[in-house]
Amino acid sequence: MRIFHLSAECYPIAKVGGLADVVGALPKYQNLAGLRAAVVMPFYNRKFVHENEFDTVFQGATLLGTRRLFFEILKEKTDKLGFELYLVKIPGLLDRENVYSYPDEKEQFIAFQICFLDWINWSGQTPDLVHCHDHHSGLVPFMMYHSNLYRRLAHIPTIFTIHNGQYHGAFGWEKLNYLPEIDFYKTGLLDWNGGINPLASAVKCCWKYTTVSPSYLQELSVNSNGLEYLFYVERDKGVGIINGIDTDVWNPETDPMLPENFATATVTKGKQKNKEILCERFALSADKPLIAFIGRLVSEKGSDLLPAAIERSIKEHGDKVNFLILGAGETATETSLNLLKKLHPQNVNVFIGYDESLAHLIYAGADFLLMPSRVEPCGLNQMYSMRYGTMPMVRSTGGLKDTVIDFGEEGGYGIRFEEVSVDDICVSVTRAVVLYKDSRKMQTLRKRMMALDFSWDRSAKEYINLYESLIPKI
Ligand SMILES: Nc1ncnc2c1ncn2[C@@H]1O[C@H](COP(=O)(O)OP(=O)(O)O[C@H]2O[C@H](CO)[C@@H](O)[C@H](O)[C@H]2O)[C@@H](O)[C@H]1O
Repeated sequence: MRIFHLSAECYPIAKVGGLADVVGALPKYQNLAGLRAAVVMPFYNRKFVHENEFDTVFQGATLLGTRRLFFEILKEKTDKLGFELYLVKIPGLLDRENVYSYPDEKEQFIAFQICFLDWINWSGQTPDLVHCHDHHSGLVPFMMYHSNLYRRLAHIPTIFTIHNGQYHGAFGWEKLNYLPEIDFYKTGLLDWNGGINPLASAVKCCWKYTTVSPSYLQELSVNSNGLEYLFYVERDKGVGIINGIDTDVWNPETDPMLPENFATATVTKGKQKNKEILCERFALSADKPLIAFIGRLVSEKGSDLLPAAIERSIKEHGDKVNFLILGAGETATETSLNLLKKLHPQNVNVFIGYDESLAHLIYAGADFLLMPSRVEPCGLNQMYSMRYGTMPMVRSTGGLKDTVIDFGEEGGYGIRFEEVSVDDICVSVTRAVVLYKDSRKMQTLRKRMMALDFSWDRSAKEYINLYESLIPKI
């Protein structure tokens, strides 16, 4: 079965968030299960492309409105990532360093999708299925089924996976001429709320859409940034499949980014050593419970509540708890966190920025990982933290609800709270501080969470079953 995954991000080539982790792992596990799954993504001028060799497998020219674009499809020579990797390179448009936030971002991603379709169309390829991820590849189903240019591809099933339903990639009708010729009466399939909405169009046109957890599938029809009614109407097309984690990359026994590797049997000693190194780096005491946060500092993640919740927790518990934050995002939150660090240097430290190896060290060295998310389609951080024996403190939403059981319940191992509020965060901090004193119980719970299986094997199979249900049997 030949599958193309289309994505703006893929680990380790270019990562901004969890999308990269999933697209860098799922195809690998699908290939191990006997598929031929490849990843197609834009070319970014980054370390990976300079350190690896590529073949040019296709060269073409296409139109973006009246602009003629020359493009190349590059293939990584060795398939060393466990899947074939193809990069769409367009000089002047897709050859820059960053993944997002350029003023012509819409043009970049529309061109990416057109070049992919041109390539498979003109090179005569007929994949069994095309799997699109998030709005950056959301126009592919529409173009495959409704653009006269790609009629040859119109019978191929498409799946669209929603990693984040808050972002739609919408733009105005003035850019309609960027798309290859279509029948005018079909433009309603692109529309939502008076504009072209790639996420909405993908949900309307794909054969099936998936969400990255079953709970998130339910939540989209009550919270999806304006698409609630669409998700309600299209609910029969949706399937919730929880993400896995790449257990080769996220393995405390072998992780090269950890100063001290450890296994379940050595978790207490191993974590303590990592904690000491982490605390020394951030001038915090390793004797207190360390509560960490890793992620984008955006309202979706509830990070705007962190400054007030930390401030109040420090007042409530005096000197008995420490906090460490790694992330970047909204300026107001960054500023408040930096201020907090100045006010309480003994109890709080903050690293504003993106640092992959520091994230690994925090998963290994912290005692608790706080995720007060307003919206969490799946969440990978809680699974990474559990694999590293760090207890997640999560708000009951989306994938957090599907993966974390409160330690107060039978067989539980985490801390859960209901509301996105300073009050609820502070109550969970109190529970963490009290639990931390009971080192025996902490040890038992750490071992319990480390024994959980969040590997991709199960979820990769669920995707394969879904593919098989769509691909016509000959
Ligand atoms: N400053 C920083 N430095 C280093 N590493 C950092 C970092 N900020 C974030 N990360 C890393 O980025 C990843 C974030 O993954 P998430 O699943 O939490 O979030 P994201 O919201 O990006 O993904 C969306 O897609 C994923 C995948 O489907 C869903 O799990 C999720 O719910 C959805 O919002 C983790 O690997 C984390 O360690």
